[in-house]
Amino acid sequence: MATWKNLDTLASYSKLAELKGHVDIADAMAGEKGAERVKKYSTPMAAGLAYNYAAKQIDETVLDALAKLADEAELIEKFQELYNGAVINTGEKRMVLHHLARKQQGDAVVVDGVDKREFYVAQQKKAADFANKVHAGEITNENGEKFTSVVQIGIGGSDLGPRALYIALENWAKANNTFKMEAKFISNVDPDDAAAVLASVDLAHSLFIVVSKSGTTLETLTNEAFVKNALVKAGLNPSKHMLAVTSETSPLAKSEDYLTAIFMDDYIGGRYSSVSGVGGAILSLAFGPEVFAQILEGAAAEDTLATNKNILENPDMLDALIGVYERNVQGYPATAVLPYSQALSRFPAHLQQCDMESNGKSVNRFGEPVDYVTGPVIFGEPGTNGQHSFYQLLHQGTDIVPLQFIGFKKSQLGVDVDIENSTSQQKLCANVAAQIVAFACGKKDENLNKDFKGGRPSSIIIGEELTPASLGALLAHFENKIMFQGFLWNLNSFDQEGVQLGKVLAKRVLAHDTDGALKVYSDLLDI
Ligand SMILES: O=P(O)(O)OC[C@H]1O[C@](O)(CO)[C@@H](O)[C@@H]1O
Repeated sequence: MATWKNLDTLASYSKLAELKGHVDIADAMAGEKGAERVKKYSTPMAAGLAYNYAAKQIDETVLDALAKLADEAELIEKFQELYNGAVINTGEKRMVLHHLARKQQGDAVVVDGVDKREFYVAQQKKAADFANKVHAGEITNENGEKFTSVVQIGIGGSDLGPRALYIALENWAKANNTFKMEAKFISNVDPDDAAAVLASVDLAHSLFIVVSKSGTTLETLTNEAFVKNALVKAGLNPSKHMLAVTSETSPLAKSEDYLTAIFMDDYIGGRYSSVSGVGGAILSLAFGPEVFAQILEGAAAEDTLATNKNILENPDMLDALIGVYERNVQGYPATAVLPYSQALSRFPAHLQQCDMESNGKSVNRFGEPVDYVTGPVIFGEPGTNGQHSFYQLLHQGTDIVPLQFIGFKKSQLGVDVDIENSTSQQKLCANVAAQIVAFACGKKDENLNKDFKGGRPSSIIIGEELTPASLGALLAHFENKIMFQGFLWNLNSFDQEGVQLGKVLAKRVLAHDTDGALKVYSDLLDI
């Protein structure tokens, strides 16, 4: 069994801390030295991706210290315990099994006589069979007409991941003739969200997937009622238009009001649930079950890489270690995720939840306060749009923000134009290459307003094209990075107690059980 210790009690961490400011990235990335680094500091990921970390503040000495930290913190042993079914989520006393939804990585995990891998596969098959029947016109509306669109009702992990993945593959599916149904999403309890989505679909030909693991989330239940109301008003029977994705123990599971129910369980956290029925139902309906299966294969292949003890052959663990070096030794407060791909426009939003809900903690996995900083603030936007927005601060602001670029050689649709001797895709890629070097090397100017100090670290994940498999690999890469960072910080990355207090107070406001500041705010907002 691995031992769980706070980061600052590890001897290898004290050694790493001595390496603050060890690499001057502006110097390291200049000239031929820089060219050699870019060729050298790259490691393959699954599905043809590669993680290039040449522009990070690393060299052989730092990498050696990171390898020792990985060993002392027993990162691989902890990952093995996780996928073999140990109770890693100490707060909620639960196992953490999202990896099993894509592949059997280790031992069979059996709970109450049920093999969990078999359970997840059976639920995926249920979602696939349902989707195939909808596509074949075997499940139709009451008039026997085919459904043409699908709307997911859910919030947080029941929205962000599936939405990001849908947007990521919409154009790819159209270009590859696997696009089956348009998908939309309702998440916010703001009535304008549901109203706008409902106004944009043809109700009579729409399916609605109510997604809530707990089956108790206020926003989702409210939006479900909103949709049911609209269906009834349109003379339609909600139970012929709705299905549920939930856990077997949730209130939704007991309802007869759905065409079908696809189940998940408490061992897959909401923010890790895109690979369960939470993502599986909508993505199978939108693109076909085969496309969803390719996402799972890409994720599984990345998970297998994440079991490698050698940090240079384990891109997920290496990314995590470099991130901890940047956060705890260099003292950087945030990380920007910058995909040079419009298809990944909602991927940073998904990672915000995945990372910050997992590692935004001040106590360790035993409930004791930690004396070091933990998860950074995560934010991001697709390039090149971000360049014309917040990059000013990234280049010349007083804080250094490490950057995670993502770029692909080919566009998904392949529709392009050649203007001034370059295509739009080439312009996109030229910009990401330019930004890496600009951030790292900077540019001297006597006018300090125009001076770029450089020394701003970045990595880039490069792929041929964003496909279902490379998207799955990308998803798993960040999930595994977050997991390894949680291990390093000795956190429980799999609960989210910090979201509870606001929910409790909101309930009190709605019940008019308020006093003090809460009462005055309630009055100001006319509640
Ligand atoms: O799927 P559910 O149970 O409706 O939960 C939705 C989201 O709410 C949270 O619990 C946070 O409020 C997330 O962790 C989760 O993804």
